[in-house]
Amino acid sequence: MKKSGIHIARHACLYETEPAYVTDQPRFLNSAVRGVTKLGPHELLGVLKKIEKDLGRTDGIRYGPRPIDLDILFYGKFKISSEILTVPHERIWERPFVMAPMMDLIGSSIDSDTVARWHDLSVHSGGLFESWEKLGGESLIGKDGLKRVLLVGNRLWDWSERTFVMGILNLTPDSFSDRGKFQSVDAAVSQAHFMISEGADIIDLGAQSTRPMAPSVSAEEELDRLIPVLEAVLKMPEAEGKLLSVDTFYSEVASEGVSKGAHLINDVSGGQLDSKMHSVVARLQVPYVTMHMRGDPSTMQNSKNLQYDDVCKQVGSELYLRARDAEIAGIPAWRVIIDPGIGFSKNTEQNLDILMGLSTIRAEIARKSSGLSHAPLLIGP
Ligand SMILES: Nc1ncnc2c1ncn2[C@@H]1O[C@H](COP(=O)(O)OP(=O)(O)OP(=O)(O)O)[C@@H](O)[C@H]1O
Ligand SMILES: Nc1nc2c(c(=O)[nH]1)N=C(CO)CN2
Repeated sequence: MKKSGIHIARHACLYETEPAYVTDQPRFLNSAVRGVTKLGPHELLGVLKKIEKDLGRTDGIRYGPRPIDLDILFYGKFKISSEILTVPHERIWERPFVMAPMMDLIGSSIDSDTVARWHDLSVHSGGLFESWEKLGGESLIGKDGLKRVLLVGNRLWDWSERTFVMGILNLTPDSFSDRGKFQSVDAAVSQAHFMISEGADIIDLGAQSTRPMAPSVSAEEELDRLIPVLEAVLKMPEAEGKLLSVDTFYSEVASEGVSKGAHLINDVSGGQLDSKMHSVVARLQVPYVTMHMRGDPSTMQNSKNLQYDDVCKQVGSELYLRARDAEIAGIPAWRVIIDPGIGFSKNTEQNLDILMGLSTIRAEIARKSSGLSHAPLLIGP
């Protein structure tokens, strides 16, 4: 898209949807993006048609299977009606698979003239909110016809099915939870066996302790600790179908970890400790856990970083900014997992407030982006 002069600024979630119109065909993946372009509307249509063609779209049956279908839903504040282009797209209102991602792109409050205009252009007097509610709204999500999914490797993961468990495997000599017991590859592998037998869905490999005041470790040293264990765990037959994440704030470790087979990156710094992290993860095209922390592990518990007026609201708005930075660097919202960071820049009372206030955190994010507010949430000590 960028090469064609279309700069994507916002992404919706990714939806696996039941086929509409022609029902006897495989499921679709649907999403929506919001972007900026200097292309006029008809030029944009031409560019989208070319991208469709380059991705293998050929003339097939109307509403039948296709590798890609790019439609223009809105174009700024304009209403367009020509022989080859109608904007807003005529069938937005009848399609849950369009309305659901559309709603992700706008916040729960109308915060710009353009979005106000989109509401005005809706066929319902109550704007897009009413159109979405008329179709069924949020109650449609998670049912068979419309599921939010995360693309991991070549699998579609419906994280809303149940709670998934992440087992933490610390490969550090100075971890305070397991005191460096798993530094040898054999010991780490047997702990991974144990965690899987106990029901872990994700194994998180961390080669740097992030406890308060832990001495920092270089990317090289992290890689020396991580890679042999990562390779060994990936070879375990029981690890088949499980996800392996790498806990790091170094882009170099993220890049090497994914090239060796890790499925996702877990970054406690939310991209704040390595300026290349977001762009590297964007290129790797893997899910990215962005966590809330202020400062770094050596400063996160100082009194300034523990200062909150309303911890849930502030964690929500600061986490939104981290996810937003990631999105601007090219990590789409549909690959972001959010983590409020229990124990990171929080005291005991604040940790408890967060545990009780997860819906406030999501609501705070939703004020800016419904898409990001629906991201899967990772939580743990
Ligand atoms: N807003 C729009 N976005 C994309 N195409 C549009 C739009 N309005 C009109 N068209 C016209 O519709 C024609 C058919 O589009 P397309 O091949 O995407 O159809 P479809 O995928 O079968 O159906 P739909 O677009 O309803 O999902 C395009 O060649 C284009 O000229
Ligand atoms: N679920 C779903 N069904 C469809 C879709 C689509 O994008 N998603 N597109 C169609 C042709 O435009 C026909 N049917």
